[in-house]
Amino acid sequence: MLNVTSLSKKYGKTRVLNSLSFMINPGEIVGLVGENGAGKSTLLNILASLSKPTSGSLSLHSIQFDKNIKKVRQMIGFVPQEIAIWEEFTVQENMVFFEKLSTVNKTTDELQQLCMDMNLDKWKEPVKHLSGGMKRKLNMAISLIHDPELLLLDEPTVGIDLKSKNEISSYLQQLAAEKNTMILFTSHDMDEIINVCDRVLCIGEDTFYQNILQEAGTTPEIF
Ligand SMILES: Nc1ncnc2c1ncn2[C@@H]1O[C@H](COP(=O)(O)OP(=O)(O)OP(=O)(O)O)[C@@H](O)[C@H]1O
Repeated sequence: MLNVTSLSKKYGKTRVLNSLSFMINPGEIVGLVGENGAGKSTLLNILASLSKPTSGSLSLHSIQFDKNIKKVRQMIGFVPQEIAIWEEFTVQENMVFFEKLSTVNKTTDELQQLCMDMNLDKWKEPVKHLSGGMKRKLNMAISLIHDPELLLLDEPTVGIDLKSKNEISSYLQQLAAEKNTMILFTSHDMDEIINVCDRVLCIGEDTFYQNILQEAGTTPEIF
């Protein structure tokens, strides 16, 4: 379980996150929504342990982030908005490269299967020949190499076609159901949020998303 307690973040004198408390249970998919600048990426960066909160505490499966950050990092997969893969390498070379950097050993077949699970069948293709949606799928496959317990995704489906979007959504649901992975993802697509998520967290001042969700019969947790 991920436990977030009274989490706040300030940049200088500007408060971005104000005393957030929530938890995510194993197997749950949680959406994170809010207007531009509401603090979604800030929150994901803190959960990915790339940035520190100003105050508050975080634990993953009862391990406090500030007590054993190395152990916590091994349990987290993070897909940031920017795609971070080697353009000149093939899909296979990228997967093998990131497997070597990870803490687990996976066979080439297992790595290829991870890509196939997402319908990414361009194993021998250089990344520079892939479409934006395929690159996003590869970025996601890389984040799953070490079998993370908590998967954090910053707008994983932005700018990709409906078919790829649906494939990624189905894959996330399968991952949560079969591997009990905790998933937190941001999206501005409320249909996707409503269809995929078990729960939704709403942050920021604007009630726009909150109203859309409520009209669609989803009750978000508001911060
Ligand atoms: N390193 C930083 N230093 C100062 N201010 C920052 C920093 N990073 C983010 N901010 C500010 O914090 C606020 C929240 O930014 P953040 O990127 O977390 O929002 P977001 O909800 O992810 O937005 P978007 O939907 O546009 O991606 C913004 O006002 C932003 O300008």
